[in-house]
Amino acid sequence: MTRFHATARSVRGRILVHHNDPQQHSGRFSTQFLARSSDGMSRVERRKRDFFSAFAKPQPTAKKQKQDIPTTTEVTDIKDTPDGEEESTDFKLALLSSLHPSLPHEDLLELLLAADGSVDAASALAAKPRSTITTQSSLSTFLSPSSSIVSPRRIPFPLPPIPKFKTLHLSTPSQVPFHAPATLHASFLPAATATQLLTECLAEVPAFGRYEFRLFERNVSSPHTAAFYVASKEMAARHTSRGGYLYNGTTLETVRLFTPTMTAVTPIVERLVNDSIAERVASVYPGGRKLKYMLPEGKWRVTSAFMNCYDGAKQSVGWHSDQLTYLGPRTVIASLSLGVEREFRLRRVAPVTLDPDAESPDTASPPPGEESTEGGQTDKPEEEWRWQPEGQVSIHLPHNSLLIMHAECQESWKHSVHPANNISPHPLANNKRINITFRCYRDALTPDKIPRCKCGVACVLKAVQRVKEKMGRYFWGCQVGNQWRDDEKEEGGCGYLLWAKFDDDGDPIWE
Ligand SMILES: O=C(O)CCC(=O)C(=O)O
Ligand SMILES: [Fe+2]
Repeated sequence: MTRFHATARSVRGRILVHHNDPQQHSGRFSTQFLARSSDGMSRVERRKRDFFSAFAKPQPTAKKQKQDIPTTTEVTDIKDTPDGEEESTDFKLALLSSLHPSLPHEDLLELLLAADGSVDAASALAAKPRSTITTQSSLSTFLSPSSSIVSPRRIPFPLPPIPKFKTLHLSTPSQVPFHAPATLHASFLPAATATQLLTECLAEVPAFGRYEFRLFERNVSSPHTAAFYVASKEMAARHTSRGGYLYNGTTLETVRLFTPTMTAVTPIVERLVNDSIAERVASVYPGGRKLKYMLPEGKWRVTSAFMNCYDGAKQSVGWHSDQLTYLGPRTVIASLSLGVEREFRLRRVAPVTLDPDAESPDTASPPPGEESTEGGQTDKPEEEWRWQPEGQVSIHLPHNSLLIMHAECQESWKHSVHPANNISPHPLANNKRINITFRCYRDALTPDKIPRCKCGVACVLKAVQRVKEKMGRYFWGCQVGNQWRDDEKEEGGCGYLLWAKFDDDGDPIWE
């Protein structure tokens, strides 16, 4: 098998799955909570009033005491301020918990998120009888596709946190953007085209190799196989004549040209991705503007792809973000799944800014006329960032589905393909899942332009994900330490680090 040095770092994360007790909720709830009593208050409103009076400190005057009993409007208003939102959420959770004592805290938080912070709506959802609860929790057990709460709701930006230790299983495409910076498009290709593409891809698999790299002073090979593809002869020429594409410090050995059906579907992928980006810019990102460093609208083109094969339930890929070296910042990646359905997991690993002016992963471009060329140069104090350990989203990816990882994905989140306990064989692929990640490499980031470290090797481009004071910044770093090595020589690498700068469209500014 070919050795295939590449990007995946299988850092093992602790993966905890929350199991619901199916007996716990069945048929025990009614929709009485919203019914009004003789004092004109719903059960939720009365419970709110009782809560606030229980917590209210004794006040010196009757007038002051009256002011301390908030009305429903005041409670809703609290959520507009970042500080207030935390208090308000705790309060709302306590309130929900008192109304639904047998529901786990995490489920209530999920419902509150799904109901856009409305206690009434969350309570009504919790009261719905749920007959099809499985061993893992999923919003779909609470929400019917026709739910009036989900469809008109605006996708929050940035996304609210996923409760720690929680795995939120999503299988309905419409749920995905509410919990991860991604969109899922089911039945993406005409069925016959998907079959043809899968057939071609399966014939490619014997040429695949494992990712081999060095991690924590040990050689590691990936638990699945892959190959690198380029869409054109021009891209192939860049590989042979301009220094070549590197992963983990080593030139990729296996570079293949797109198969005929990969080429045929490329315009379909491009159209959907550009449409999906345009829709996201208009309806999700602040001010209806693209995020800083994103490509100008309509410019996303397929230049290359990685094709991955997961042969059997246990093959997987560990938690990682894709290296940005040739993609640049704020890249969008379109990931097509064929064959066996597997779970794709996403977990936020970077803080979210609370400061609308911070140049953060989740910050929009400045309004026209106020652009800066000082890409990622703002060192923001720690307190302006929200960080908390978060749970994960698990997206079930069926045959012929396209998952678009949007512009926040690589900077702020990590992804993985989780080993499965069992799989349903696919009629054509048997136990295999084929995945093609279509990518848009930037012309301004060809192999010959990438800065070299003191070892003389082209660097890797990464986003700062952990150091709060440096959030929003990118750096070129030495990747020699990640090279697989057969000999016992000392750990390599020169520790080279160069801060990267980009213009507002994400093209590099070299100094
Ligand atoms: O197989 C997948 O869905 C993900 C593959 C992936 O993360 C990658 O190629 O970088
Ligand atoms: Fe990846």
